[in-house]
Amino acid sequence: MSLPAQKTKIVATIGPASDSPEVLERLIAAGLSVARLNFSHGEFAAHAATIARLRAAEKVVGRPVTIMVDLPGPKMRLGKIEPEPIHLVANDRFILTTEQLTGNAKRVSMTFEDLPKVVKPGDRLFLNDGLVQLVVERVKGNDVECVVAVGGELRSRKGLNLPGIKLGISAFTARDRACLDFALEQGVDAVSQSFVETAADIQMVRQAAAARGKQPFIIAKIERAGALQHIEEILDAADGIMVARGDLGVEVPIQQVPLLQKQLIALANRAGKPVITATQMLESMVSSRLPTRAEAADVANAILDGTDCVMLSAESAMGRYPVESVATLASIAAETEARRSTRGPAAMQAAFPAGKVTTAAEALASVAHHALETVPCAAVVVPTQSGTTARMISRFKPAVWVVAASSDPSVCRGLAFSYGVLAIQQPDESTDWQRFSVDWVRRHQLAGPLVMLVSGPSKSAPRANYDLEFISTGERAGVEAPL
Ligand SMILES: Nc1ncnc2c1ncn2[C@@H]1O[C@H](COP(=O)(O)OP(=O)(O)OP(=O)(O)O)[C@@H](O)[C@H]1O
Ligand SMILES: CC(=O)C(=O)O
Ligand SMILES: [K+]
Ligand SMILES: [Mg+2]
Repeated sequence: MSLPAQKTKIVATIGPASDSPEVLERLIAAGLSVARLNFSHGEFAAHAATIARLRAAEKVVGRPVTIMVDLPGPKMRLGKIEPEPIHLVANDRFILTTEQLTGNAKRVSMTFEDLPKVVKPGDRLFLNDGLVQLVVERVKGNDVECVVAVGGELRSRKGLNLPGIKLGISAFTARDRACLDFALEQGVDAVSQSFVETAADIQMVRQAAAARGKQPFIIAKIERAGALQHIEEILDAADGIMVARGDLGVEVPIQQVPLLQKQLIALANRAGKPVITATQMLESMVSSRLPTRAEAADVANAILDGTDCVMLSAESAMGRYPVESVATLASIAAETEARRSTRGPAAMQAAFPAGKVTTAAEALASVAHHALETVPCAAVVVPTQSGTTARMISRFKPAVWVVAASSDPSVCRGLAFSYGVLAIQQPDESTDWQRFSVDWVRRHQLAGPLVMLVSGPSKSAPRANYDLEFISTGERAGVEAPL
């Protein structure tokens, strides 16, 4: 399979519209890097079948796909509604109850037992990402009686937000633990934790996985106001973050979301951790073959901000055009990348004036980045144990591929989230890296007289120097020739 035309990584939620072998293969061929399984929906058995089909599809297409399970977190959801959808009309009465029942247009159950205890008359409740709004009139036993403030359509399992109300529960719930156990048994590569508020929420996920002997790549979903206060510690604890604009746009005023997105991307870039921009990127493509101009601009702007990944939700999970949606992201990304500044995202330019690096990996990445501006390299090859050096280079969004070679398959799977990084599983001790670099560039027929090899200490050579070499890609490797 040839190299993708875009370096931005594409994450797509797999659901009823996309879980057949045929569609999965087409998604991968169109540029999918990470398949997201939302464990807030669907049965374990169905997810297990999807995972098996994804593993088969990546082999058929010949491109790896990282599988990320999105844990439900403490998101409050409506129970079952039948028949659905129901339509709520402004000023109507509507009851949320903690009793188990099949919901209708008057009364629907809620997954959060304590709801009647934490709300009071006058509180505003947001349903379905804020599309429907209720105001609490009175609490009576298990029932929260409301008046519809903003009407609209509701379906089973839609979310409920109570911005600013303390729920007294941690992000990693008992249900999340069960989902995590199942996901790890299935051998998934990554998990995303919803409604993270502090670093401790991520540490709980990491410890629970470690207790099972697993080290998944862990993404912290930033979708709650409290997370913004603890963003530095969350970035430190997590392997990457997601700007989860769906809930974020209800939990904080929606007009703050665009600049928060830019700030979160800049902070993640600076920390050398990948960032996913998510939700409604191509929302109109749920039912339309083409995106709106505003959506095309949103995708391009997220890329210019410095996002590593763009994500599809309903577009690929339940929309009419899942493959077209991935192809649309891919083509907007390829076009935007070709014209972006070679100096990297603006926030990175400002963050790293000369001499501000603090670690050896950062220093090496900074030198690599500056060298790429003047030296015509076909690619950058980085033998890497943990993936850190590759991620440090990736955050400058270089114009050429960063080939990260690691002996650890889980490190390779984690690098699927990083912009412009292609991970290859390769043993360190037995590899001649100069030869490997030249072979890789030739095999992919990439233009450029040189390939950059960036190396540092490794398990087999713990005392090796940090090093940056330029290797000729010409037939007469090692012989001085004009560039
Ligand atoms: N595995 C699945 N089975 C059935 N429907 C699904 C599945 N995954 C997603 N969907 C449908 O696609 C919609 C969009 O997916 P998405 O992952 O954005 O869910 P969400 O509930 O809106 O958000 P989140 O849980 O991320 O806050 C869901 O609301 C659901 O209707
Ligand atoms: C993806 C997600 O959870 C959100 O946007 O809220
Ligand atoms: K979820
Ligand atoms: Mg969410």
